[in-house]
Amino acid sequence: MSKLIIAGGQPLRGKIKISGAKNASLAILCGAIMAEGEVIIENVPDISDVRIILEILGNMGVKIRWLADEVISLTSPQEIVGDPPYELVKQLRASNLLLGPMLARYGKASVSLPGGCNIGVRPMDLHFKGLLALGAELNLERGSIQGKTGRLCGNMIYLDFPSVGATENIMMAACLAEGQTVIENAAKEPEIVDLANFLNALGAKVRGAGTDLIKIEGVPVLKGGRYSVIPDRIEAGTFMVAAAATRGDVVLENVIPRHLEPLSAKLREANVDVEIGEDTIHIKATNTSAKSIDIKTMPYPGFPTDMQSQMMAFLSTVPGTSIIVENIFENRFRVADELKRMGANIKVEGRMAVIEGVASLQGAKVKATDLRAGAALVIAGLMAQGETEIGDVHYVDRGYTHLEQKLAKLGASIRRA
Ligand SMILES: CC(=O)N[C@H]1[C@@H](OP(=O)(O)OP(=O)(O)OC[C@H]2O[C@@H](n3ccc(=O)[nH]c3=O)[C@H](O)[C@@H]2O)O[C@H](CO)[C@@H](O)[C@@H]1O
Ligand SMILES: C=C(OP(=O)(O)O)C(=O)O
Repeated sequence: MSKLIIAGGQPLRGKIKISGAKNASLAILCGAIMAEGEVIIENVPDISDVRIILEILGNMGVKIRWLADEVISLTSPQEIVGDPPYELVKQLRASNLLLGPMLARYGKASVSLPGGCNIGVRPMDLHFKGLLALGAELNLERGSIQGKTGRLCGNMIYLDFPSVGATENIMMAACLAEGQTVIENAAKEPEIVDLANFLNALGAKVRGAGTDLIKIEGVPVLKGGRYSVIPDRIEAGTFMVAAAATRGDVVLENVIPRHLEPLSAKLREANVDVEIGEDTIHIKATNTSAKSIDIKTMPYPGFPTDMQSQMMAFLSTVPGTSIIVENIFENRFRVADELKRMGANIKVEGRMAVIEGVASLQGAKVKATDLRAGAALVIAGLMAQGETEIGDVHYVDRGYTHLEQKLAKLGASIRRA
C-alpha cells in the first residue's frame, strides 16, 4: 500500500493544467458501448477508475486501444462476450452506468449492485424507476441486477431527486428507445451536459441537458465518433482550495470557470482572491486573511459534495466558526476524525460539521477514508507544520492524475513511499 509523505508549510505557486473530468469520462466510456462504430475519446484522465472501467469493458468484448496519452479508441462487439465481472464492478460506483447502455444496445444486462460505499449508501431506485418506465424488465438476483428488454420505448419520467447517475442511465438508454423520452427534475451537472454532447456526437437527439427538463428523441442506431471530455471541475477545485489553504498564488489552465462558480463564490466569501479568465482561474491568497464561511452541499449549481471535504480542511485553519451541512452523502464527514488528528477543532452532529479555526495544523499519520477525504488530507498536509503521512492513497488515485507531480511543480514537498 503506498503512502504520500508531505512536508508542509510551502505556499503553492505557479501554473497547473487540469485534466479531463473523471465523472464525465466514466459515464462517456459506459455510453460508448452503444455505438456501432469506433469511438475515439480525448482528454481521458489517467486515473485508476478509468483503468478499471476499461478492464470491465475489455471483459465484455470491447476492443480498446490507447491512441496517445489521454486518447482512447473503443469499438464495441455485436454481442457482449461476458458480463461485467463482480470483482471489478464492486471497485467502482460508476459501473452502474453500464445498465442503461447495455439494455439499450444489447437488450440485456447483468451488473452487480454497487451497494454502499465509504461515503454512504448508493441506492439505484431512481435508475430502476426510469428504466422500468422505458420498458425494461429488471430483477435482483444474488446481489446482481439482471435486465432484459426488446427495443425500449420512450416515456415521461419524473425523478423524485435530481440524481446524476439516474439521469445519465435513463438518458443513455432513451437514446436508442423508440419515440420520445422526457426526464423531469433531471440533474443539471456539467457532466450531464458533457454526456449529452457526446451522445449527440454519435447521432443521438438529446435536448435540454443542463436544465431540469431533458428531451430525448430515440434513434435506431448510434454511430462511431470523436469527442473530447470537459476538464475536471473537482480536480480544479481541489487545486483552488489547496492554493487558498497554503496562502499561495496559482493559475489553473484548461478549466471551464462557469463550472466552478459555486466554489469560486464561496472562496471569495472567505476573502480569497479568485480571478476568472476565459479558460483559466487565478487564485491569490498570499496577502489575505481568510474569513470563516458556511457551506451547504446541494445538486448543481449548488455547492458540490465532491468539494466538501477539501473545504473542511481549508476552513480548519480559518479564524472563526464555519459550518458545513452535507445534504447528499451521509458519511462524508469521516475525514473530520483524521483532520482532528492533525489538530483541527471539528464537531460533527449528524449532517452538520462545526469547524472552529485553529492557528495551524500539525503533521501526523492519517488515512484517506475515501477519494475526496484523501484530497482533503493532502491539502491539510500541505498546510501543516512538519511531516504528514497519508495512508490508503489508492482512494486518491481513483480521481487525481499525477497528483504528486502536479503539486511538486507548484513547489510542494510531496513524495510517494
Ligand atoms: C446530486 C449530487 O451531488 N450527485 C453526486 C453523486 O452522483 P451519483 O450519481 O453517484 O449520485 P446521485 O446524484 O444519484 O445521488 C445523490 C443522492 O440521491 C440519492 N439517490 C440516488 C439514486 C437513486 O436511485 N436513489 C437515491 O435516493 C443518493 O442516496 C444521494 O443522496 O456523486 C458523484 C460522485 O461523488 C458526484 O459527482 C455527483 O455530483
Ligand atoms: C465519490 C466520488 O465518486 P464515485 O461516485 O465514483 O464514488 C467522487 O468523484 O467524489
